[in-house]
Amino acid sequence: MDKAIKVSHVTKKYKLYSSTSERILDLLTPKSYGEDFFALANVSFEAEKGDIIGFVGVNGSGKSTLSNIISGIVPETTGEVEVDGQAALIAVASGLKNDLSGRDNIELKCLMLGFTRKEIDLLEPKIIEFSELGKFIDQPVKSYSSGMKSRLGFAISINVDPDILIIDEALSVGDKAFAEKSLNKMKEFKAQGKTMVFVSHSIGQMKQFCEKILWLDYGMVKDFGSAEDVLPRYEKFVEEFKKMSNSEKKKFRKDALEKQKESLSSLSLI
Ligand SMILES: Nc1ncnc2c1ncn2[C@@H]1O[C@H](COP(=O)(O)OP(=O)(O)OP(=O)(O)O)[C@@H](O)[C@H]1O
Repeated sequence: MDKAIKVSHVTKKYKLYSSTSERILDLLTPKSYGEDFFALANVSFEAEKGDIIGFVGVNGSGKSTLSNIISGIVPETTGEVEVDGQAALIAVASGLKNDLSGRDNIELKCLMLGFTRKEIDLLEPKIIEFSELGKFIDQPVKSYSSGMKSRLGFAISINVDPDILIIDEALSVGDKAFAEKSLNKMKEFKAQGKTMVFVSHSIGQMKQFCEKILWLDYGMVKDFGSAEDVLPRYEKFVEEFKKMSNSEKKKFRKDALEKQKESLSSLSLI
């Protein structure tokens, strides 16, 4: 494939239930219960090899859902996702098994990625050193703070040398020194011409890193283009959004959901 990532008309539908009994009835009876909710609605974009793309959007706009789909952690409901090579996701809650120790998580992840025992023996010390977890590496992950989980996730993902690196808010929970070290590692990654997707609420980090920006709004693509063009528009929107009264926000939401409906019906999904 000539592109690094190709996302075509991707939709992710969740069901929202008002109670546990509604959820159980939906599972056990032929009648459908609950309300359909589209976290992503007809999302399309392409990343060239070597692109550094930032995903922006207010809370709940679908950034993590899209990152998880691209990483293969969550399946899309409809549409198509093509990824050229191995994508690794770094997110605070991504893929770590809570009952296993940090060391066992490293081994499991490497085995799942197809590394041999010999390769794992070489990689493991590097990952442990990068994580700075010291003796905690042999403690179960459920005893880790979110910063420690993020450090372990970061250390694994960056050291297994993936073709595409997806970083979802992982830099926001660690301490400053670790964030700096991670940013430097990402710069190395960038210098090698690899593809990166970066999700962050920090516009400063986006400016520092990303060449292109995908702006999501209510699960739809609001804008996609150069960071130079899109970030100022997004920044302006965030300022305006913050100033909106509750009724203005309600109207904004209603209009967005109306647009979502149009887009979904154009795909004959509703
Ligand atoms: N498993 C799930 N079941 C139901 N709804 C979900 C599920 N996962 C995510 N959602 C919903 O999908 C929408 C998009 O969530 P997502 O986490 O992708 O947004 P986000 O842009 O990453 O938000 P944030 O900036 O707050 O991290 C949200 O409304 C969220 O509540």
